[in-house]
Amino acid sequence: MPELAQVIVDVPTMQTNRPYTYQIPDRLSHQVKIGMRVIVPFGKGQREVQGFIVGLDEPTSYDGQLKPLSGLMDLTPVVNPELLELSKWMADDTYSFWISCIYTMLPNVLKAQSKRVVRIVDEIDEQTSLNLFKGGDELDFADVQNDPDAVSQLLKLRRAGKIRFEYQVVDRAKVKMVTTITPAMDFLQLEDVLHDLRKNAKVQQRLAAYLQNLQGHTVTLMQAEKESGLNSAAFSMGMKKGWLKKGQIERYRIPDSGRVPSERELTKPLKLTHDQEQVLAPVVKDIDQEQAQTFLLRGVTGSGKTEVYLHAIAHALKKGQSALLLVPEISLTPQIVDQVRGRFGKQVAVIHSALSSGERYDEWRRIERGEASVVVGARSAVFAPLKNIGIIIMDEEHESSYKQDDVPRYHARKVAKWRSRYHHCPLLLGSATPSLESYARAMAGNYQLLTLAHRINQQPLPPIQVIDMRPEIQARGESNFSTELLSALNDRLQKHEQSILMLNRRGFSSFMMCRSCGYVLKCPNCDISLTMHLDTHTMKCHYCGHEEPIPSVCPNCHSRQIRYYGTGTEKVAMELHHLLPQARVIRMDVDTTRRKGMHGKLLREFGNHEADILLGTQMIAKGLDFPNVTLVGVLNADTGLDIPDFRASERTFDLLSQVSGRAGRADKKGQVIIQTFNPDNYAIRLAQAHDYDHFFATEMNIRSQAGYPPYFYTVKLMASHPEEKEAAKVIYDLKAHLTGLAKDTIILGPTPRAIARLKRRYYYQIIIKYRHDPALHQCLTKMLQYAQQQYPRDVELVIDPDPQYFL
Ligand SMILES: Nc1ncnc2c1ncn2[C@@H]1O[C@H](COP(=O)(O)OP(=O)(O)OP(=O)(O)O)[C@@H](O)[C@H]1O
Ligand SMILES: [Zn+2]
Ligand SMILES: [Zn+2]
Repeated sequence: MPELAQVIVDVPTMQTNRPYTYQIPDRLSHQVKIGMRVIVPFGKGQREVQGFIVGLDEPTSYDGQLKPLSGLMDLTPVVNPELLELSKWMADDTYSFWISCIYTMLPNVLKAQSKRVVRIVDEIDEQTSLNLFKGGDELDFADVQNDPDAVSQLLKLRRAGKIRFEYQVVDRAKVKMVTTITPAMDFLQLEDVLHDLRKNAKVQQRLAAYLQNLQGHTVTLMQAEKESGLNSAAFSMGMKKGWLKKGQIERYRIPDSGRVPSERELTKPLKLTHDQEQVLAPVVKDIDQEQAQTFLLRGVTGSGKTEVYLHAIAHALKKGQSALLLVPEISLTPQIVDQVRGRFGKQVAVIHSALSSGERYDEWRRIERGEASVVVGARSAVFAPLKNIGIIIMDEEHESSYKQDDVPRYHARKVAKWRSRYHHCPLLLGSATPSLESYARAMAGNYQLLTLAHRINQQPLPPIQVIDMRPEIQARGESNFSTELLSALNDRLQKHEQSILMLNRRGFSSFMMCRSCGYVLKCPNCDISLTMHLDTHTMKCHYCGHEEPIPSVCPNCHSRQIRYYGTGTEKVAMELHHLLPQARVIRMDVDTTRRKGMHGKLLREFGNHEADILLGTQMIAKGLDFPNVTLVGVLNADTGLDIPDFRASERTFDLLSQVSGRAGRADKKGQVIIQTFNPDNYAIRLAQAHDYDHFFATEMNIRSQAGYPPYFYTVKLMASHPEEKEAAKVIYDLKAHLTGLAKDTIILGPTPRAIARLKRRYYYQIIIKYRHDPALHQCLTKMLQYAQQQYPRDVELVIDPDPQYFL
C-alpha cells in the first residue's frame, strides 16, 4: 500500500511547478493511482485545491509534518502514464507550468472549479439551523449571497466563531445518465403472471407481454415506452410487482448526431491508383514493423491524399491499433471529417472547438475507453487518450494553426512526433505546399519524402492568370474586379458552372502601400515591411528597431496615392450584386459563419448548386472538393505580403497554391485568376507556375542570407505591463540575463511589439536566433524562475519557442 503521494497542485506558479508530497490516509490507500485527480489542502489558508497524482512513494526531502490528501476525485486515472510523461516533457519544452500542460490535454470539465461553502463548526440555535442550513451542517454560499438578511446572519455567526467559510473543489464532469429497464422474470414466470391476471387488467397484460418479448434484454425506459405504448407509471408499477428492474446507464452526447452513418452506409475504399499505392506502401510497412518514421507526403492539390490517409488508417485498425488524424481546423475542413466518418462510422471520434464541453467530455471518454479508435481533430486532438496508436497523420502540415499561441505554446507537429516515438508508429505529414522546415528536413533525409505529382483526374493543375491591378485601377477606378475576372465569372454563369472568389483579408491595417505602383515601404536592414505607428507617427521595423517618418508621397513613384488598402467581403458582395445581378452568391466569412453549424450548411448549399459563387476569406482556400467549380478568383493577392513577417512570402505562396487547387478537380477544366498590385513578386509568380521546388530554393536562399528558420531556430521573449516604461525596464533587465550563450546566437531587440499596446498593456520583445545552443534552454528556464520571484505580479513574461509570427 502506498503511503505517500506526489501531487502537482492547481496553483500555477514557478514554486508549485514541482510535485508536493502528501500523506495517503488509510481509507484511500487501496484506491490511489497515478494520474487521478485529488483534493488537497494547500498554502497558508490550507484551502482546498485540485491536484494530480504524478507519483507514489517517491523519496521526498520534505521533513516537516506532511498533510494528508483530503479526497480522490476519480475512481480511475484521468491521465494515463503516456500523457503524464508527455505533459512533463511539454512543460519543459515550452517553458510552461506542468499543471497547465496537464489541463491542456484534458476536457475542460475536468478542470477544477471551487465553490464557497459555509460550514457549522460550533453549536448554533435550532431556529437558525433550520432556516439557513435546512438542518444540515453546511450550505453553498452562492445560494444565499443575494439575500442580505442571510448574509448578515452568517457574518454574525462567523464573528461568534460558530461557522467557517471554506473553498471546496467541485467536479463538473457530469455524466449523462438514462433510466433502463430489465425483465426480472423469465419467459415462463411471466407466462404464469399473465395467466393469473384479471381479464380487464389491460395495462398489466400489455406490460407483462412486452417484458416477455424482451427475452431478458435491457432497454432504455424511453425505448420501452415507445415500443409498448405504456407510460412510465406502468413501468414503475411493474417494478413494484417485481416483474422488472430499473437501472441507469451512461449516455454519450454524440455531436451532430444523425450524421454518423450506419454499418450498411459506410463507404467502400476506393481502388488506389498506382501513384497512391507507391506512396502508401512504405507507410504500411512501417505500421507493420512499428517504426517511428516521419514521412512527408507532398501531393499536389487534388492528388488524392485523403484516400491514402484512409487506407493507412484502415491498415492500422486491421492490425488492432488506433489512428489519429489531425486537420488544421475542423470547421474549415468539414468534408474530410465526413469522409472519415463515412468510412469508419461510429468508431470515429471528432474533437473540435465548436463542441459543447459536455460533448467534448463524452467524445474524450469514448476514446479513453477504447470505444472510438479513430480520432479526427484539430490541434488539441493531438492529446487524444488513444492507446496503441498505429498511425498518426497530420494533414496540411504547413498550417500555422497547429501552433498554439497561448500557454502552453506547443506545436502539434512536435507533440505528434513525441507520440510517434512513444508508440513506435509512423507519423505521416501531408501537404501540397509543405512548410520550409519540413521540406528541408526531408531534403536532409530526416523525413522520408513521398510524392504525388499528379492529380487523380490526370488533368494538369489549372492554368493561373495574374492580373496587374495597377492599370486596372487607373482605367476603371475603384473596383474589386478586373475586366478578365468579370468576364470569366459571366462565362461560368452562362455554362452553369460554379466559381470560388477569395478575398485575402488583412490581419492588420497598419501597413502602407502605394496604389499607383504597388510599392511597400521596407526596412533598409531587414528587407521586411515597416509598420505604421500612429502614436509616434513613424514607420518602425520590429526586428531591428529601425524607425523613420511616415512618408506622404511614394518614395518609389512620388504618387500621393499611398494609403491603407483593404476591403471587406460585405462590400465586395455588394459590388458583385451590382455587376452580376443574376448571380446567386454565398458569402462566407467570420460574420456569416459565427453561428454553430453555419459553415457546413453554407458549404452544403454551395455543393448542391444553390449558388453560383462562393465568396469568402481565407477560410475557403483549403480542402474543398467541389467537382462543378471551374473558376477560382483571388481578388487581392497582396495583403499577406506586406505583413512584416519573414514567413509572409511562404504564406502567400501556400494560400495561392491551395486556393488555386479548388478549380478543375473533376472532369471539367479549371481556370484561376489572381489579381495583384505586385505582379512581379516571386511568391505570386511561382505560385502561378505551380513551381514549389523553385519557390523552396528561392525562399531558402533568402532565409539563409537573413538568418531565419529553418537555418536558425528562434525564441521570442515578450514582456508586458500596463505602463510602458515598466515593460521596457523588464525587457532590458531580461536581456541582461541572457548570458553564456553560444557565439553564433543572435539577440535582436528589445523592440516594441507591432501592436505595442493591446488590452491596455504595453509589449516589448526580444528575438533570439540560434543554431545550436545547449545553454539557452537552461538560461531561459532560470529566467522564468527569476521573473516569477523578482517581478511584481502585473508584469507578464512570455517565452515563445519557434514563434509563428514575430509580430
Ligand atoms: N483512387 C481513387 N480513385 C478515384 N478517385 C479518387 C481516388 N483517390 C482520390 N479520388 C478522388 O479525387 C479527388 C481529390 O482527392 P482529395 O480531395 O483527397 O485530394 P487532396 O490531395 O487531398 O487535395 P487537396 O490538397 O486539394 O485537399 C476526390 O474527389 C477523391 O474522391
Ligand atoms: Zn508608388
Ligand atoms: Zn529592421
